[in-house]
Amino acid sequence: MENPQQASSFSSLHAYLRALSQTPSRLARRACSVSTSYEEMSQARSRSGSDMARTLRWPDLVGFGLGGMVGAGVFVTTGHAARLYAGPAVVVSYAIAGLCALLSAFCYTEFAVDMPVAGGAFSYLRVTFGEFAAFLTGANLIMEYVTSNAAVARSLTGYMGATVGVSSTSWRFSVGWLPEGFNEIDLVAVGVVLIITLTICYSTRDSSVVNIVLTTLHLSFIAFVILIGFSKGDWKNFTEPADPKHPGGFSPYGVSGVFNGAAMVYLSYIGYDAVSTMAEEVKNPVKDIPIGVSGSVILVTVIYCLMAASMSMLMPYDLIDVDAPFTAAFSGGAGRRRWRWVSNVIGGGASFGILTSLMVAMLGQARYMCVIGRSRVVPAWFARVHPSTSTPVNASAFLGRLLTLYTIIDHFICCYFNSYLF
Ligand SMILES: NC(=[NH2+])NCCC[C@H](N)C(=O)O
Repeated sequence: MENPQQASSFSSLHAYLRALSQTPSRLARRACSVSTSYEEMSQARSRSGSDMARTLRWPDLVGFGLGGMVGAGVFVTTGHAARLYAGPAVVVSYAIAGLCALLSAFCYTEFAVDMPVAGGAFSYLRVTFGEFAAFLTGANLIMEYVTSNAAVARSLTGYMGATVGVSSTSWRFSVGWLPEGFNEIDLVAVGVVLIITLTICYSTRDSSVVNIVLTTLHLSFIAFVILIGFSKGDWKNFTEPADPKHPGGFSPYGVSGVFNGAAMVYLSYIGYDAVSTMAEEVKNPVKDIPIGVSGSVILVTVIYCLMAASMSMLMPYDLIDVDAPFTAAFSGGAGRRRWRWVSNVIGGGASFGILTSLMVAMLGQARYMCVIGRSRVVPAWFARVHPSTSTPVNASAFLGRLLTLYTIIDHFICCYFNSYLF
């Protein structure tokens, strides 16, 4: 463990150069040095100046879990997994992926209850495997959050366009002097990222209220899709393909198909880890965190299984449109034209989902950065918690601006992510 009296390496240029010249010896000394839960919760935490406010209860955490996990992913991966791998047994794929997410959520829960600090996986690794493992994980997490958030923000424009029946290209404009492939400016995405940044800097409690409202709206869209699926669908689609030459039965590609499907739909569960970064802001960690983290994964598993079942009932698996499974299930096919408006409904639901998963991920990334700042791996400036808002404003605002930049220029990477993820 580093000496707490020692000045930060970032306090002056001189200190930085001295630290740089000591890199080999510092690395050897610190790479495997572990801190303790007590140090993380006292000494390290005091480097933030003020404390984060303990304003959240378990309903807020369940809201963050649902909001963070249920985005647009389920509207896309369900089709891929059902058509290409699992067939109607995609329901089982969702259950398996949910179980895996739950086991991981139990680990997060146990750590977060034992050590309710904002650093999530970064802090847990610091007390188990030491600073180097924590640094590698923290750096990867921040990169993963910022790049995937930029892709998620840009995908919002497409879904909002679908909601009102307008092509999203009309909401983007090209800047002539920027290189081709990097010149598509997405103003909607940039505006949304800035508004969310302001909200999370202003108050965690108010962010939770916004998240609960948007998540409730999103879930009502999802409930609607499930109900329509169950009322208009046909049970025989669970076992009979449209083309008798295709493999039939509930699980046409066997056990391996079901597990491949589970690997594909796991994306839809990403987001629960961000909830554990709120541990420092909950009123009663011992009760609120287990219900919040594990409870939200259980709820999401049930919702996803019902959605997968509803889609499997709507049409035979071999007719599913891989790119827009739910929209096509409702609006495609002869005699179903009257359901075309459902694609607007799905666009609306997905838009709310994208907003909440973006907000939860942005809350999470700021808390990771704040705690990395406390460890002095990055300047302690990132660790500052504002005395009046009780939020990590420096980390939130810095990553918000970085994300804005990515969202503006990273058309190429975002397109890649979008095609890969969504
Ligand atoms: N903001 C993010 N990085 N979100 C990634 C999470 C994706 C989310 N589970 C979904 O299915 O849409």
